[in-house]
Amino acid sequence: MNWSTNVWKQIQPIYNRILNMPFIAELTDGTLPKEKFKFYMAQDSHYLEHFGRSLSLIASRIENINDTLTFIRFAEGAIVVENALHESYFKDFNLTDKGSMQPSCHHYAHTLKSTATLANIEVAVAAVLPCFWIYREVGHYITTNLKSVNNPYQKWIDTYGGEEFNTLVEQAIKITDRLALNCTKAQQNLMTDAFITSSHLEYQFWDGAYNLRTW
Ligand SMILES: Cc1ncc(CO)c(N)n1
Repeated sequence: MNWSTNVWKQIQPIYNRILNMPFIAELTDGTLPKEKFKFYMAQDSHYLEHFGRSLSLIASRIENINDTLTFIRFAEGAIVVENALHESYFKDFNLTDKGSMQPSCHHYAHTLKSTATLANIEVAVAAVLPCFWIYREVGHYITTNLKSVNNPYQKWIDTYGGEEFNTLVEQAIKITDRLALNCTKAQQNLMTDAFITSSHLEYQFWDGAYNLRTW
């Protein structure tokens, strides 16, 4: 079994907890209070900046030059494409000041940045993989279970449930599996730990937004 299939199995309890969060149920039926989505968007805007920097750190460190190019594109996607989504929501919801980073976002953003800088490259890549993979799965899940036609969060749903994002995710999984194949069991275990930690932090990110958690 390849590394990714195995690790995805391992995070099933976390993934199922995510699917059962009120944030996801209310995003799906469009009833998520605007205030919570605004908090989420503002935090996510901070997050994407750090995520983009983490991806470009990985781009510069990864050995294979084609992988460098792929990670440069990922970084660009995080900063340019996803921020466009945020900006349009900022406009729709009259959000002018995104404020400072709050605990869940701060924890996740800085974990990614320190891992991207200091960990072995395969561990750094494994740490960013849940950001892609969990969002794709959640995007698909919401698309499949969509109830309302006039969902105010439709743009968000289309971004992560769509084919373009899916292509990026497939690339990220493929690169991670190739790196896993070429490292020791001990390194693979560190990759798994990093993937699990980021999966927890994805849960915490939504939980922090739903509860409007501040310092
Ligand atoms: C917290 C978080 N994780 C992953 C993504 C998808 O890149 C996002 N926008 N926000």
